Amino acid sequence: MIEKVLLSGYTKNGGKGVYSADFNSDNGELTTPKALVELNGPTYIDVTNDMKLIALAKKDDRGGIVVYDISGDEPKLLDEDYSESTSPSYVKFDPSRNLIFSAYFHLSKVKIDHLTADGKIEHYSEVKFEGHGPRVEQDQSKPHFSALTPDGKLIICDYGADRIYIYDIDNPKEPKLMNNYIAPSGYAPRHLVFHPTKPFVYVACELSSKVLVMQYDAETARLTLVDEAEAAKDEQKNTTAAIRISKDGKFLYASTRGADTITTFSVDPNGDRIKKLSTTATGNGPRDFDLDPSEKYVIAANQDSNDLSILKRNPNKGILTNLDNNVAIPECTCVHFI
Ligand SMILES: O=C1O[C@H](COP(=O)(O)O)[C@@H](O)[C@H](O)[C@H]1O
Repeated sequence: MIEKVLLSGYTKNGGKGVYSADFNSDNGELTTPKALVELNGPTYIDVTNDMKLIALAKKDDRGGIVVYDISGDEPKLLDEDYSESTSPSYVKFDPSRNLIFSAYFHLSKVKIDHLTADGKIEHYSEVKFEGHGPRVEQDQSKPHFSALTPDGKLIICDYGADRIYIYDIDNPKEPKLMNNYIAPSGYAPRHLVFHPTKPFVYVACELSSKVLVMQYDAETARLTLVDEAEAAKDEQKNTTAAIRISKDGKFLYASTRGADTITTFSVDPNGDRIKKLSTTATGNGPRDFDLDPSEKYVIAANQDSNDLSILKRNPNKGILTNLDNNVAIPECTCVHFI
């Protein structure tokens, strides 16, 4: 089966922006990534069901988001909004309400925009944050991630202030804060993933290299810490980055830069406990990774070794094996199967 994968990242050292490649999930082979849309620093992207690419990007000394139609032979620019002093660090599309959430790590805020049917960006609202944490990197609020809870609330990881915020966005022009979870001091919650069926969420904490397991109460939007495990040793060089869960909810994966590994955890059938099973070496700086749609493989974006690792996944045991057939791509930070 041939699966299309988009890859994007920095453009400081040879990277061109957003690339596309074909992945063969029968044999684990990936074609050489080809530049699809040339942009300045699209470190994160999302794609709508009708094949609109949403990317964060910079232009001159401004930053924001852009929308391209990538359904045809040639990508077509639909809209761009470079109204901020720098780009966000993360973008997520909400297909049920056509909303775009962008987390401005460097500007301590998350913006909510509406994507019109013809691909125009319509600004709705923004939420601003304050605070800081004990570590030198946590000098101010730094929202690193914004996405949806399974019941459609906006959830935000604030790396700088050790917080996780949950907003009611029934009226996305006026988000209402429902809960504000205080993570352990200095952990720097970066990204999170929900269990596919159980009310639990797993949070990758960049500066402690820990994974937190939290129960999510949809009624009150309350998060309760129920378990914690180590993705890698809590050492200065280690920064845990991306987190994914298998569709059956049995295995959880977290990447750590510095250690340069993806750690596999088994998830208890209730979803409330995780257990480290193994760590698998990647290339240098695995900032992002994803399971391919067949879940037989994982592709990791090694930002610092300028390549992708392809890992074979055992669907029953969850364990990953690095196939040692890396594919070159400069400064890649995002892997997105479509
Ligand atoms: O994961 C990380 O992300 C932040 C934000 O990235 P940016 O490209 O938007 O600045 C980055 O500053 C940090 O070094 C990195 O570990």
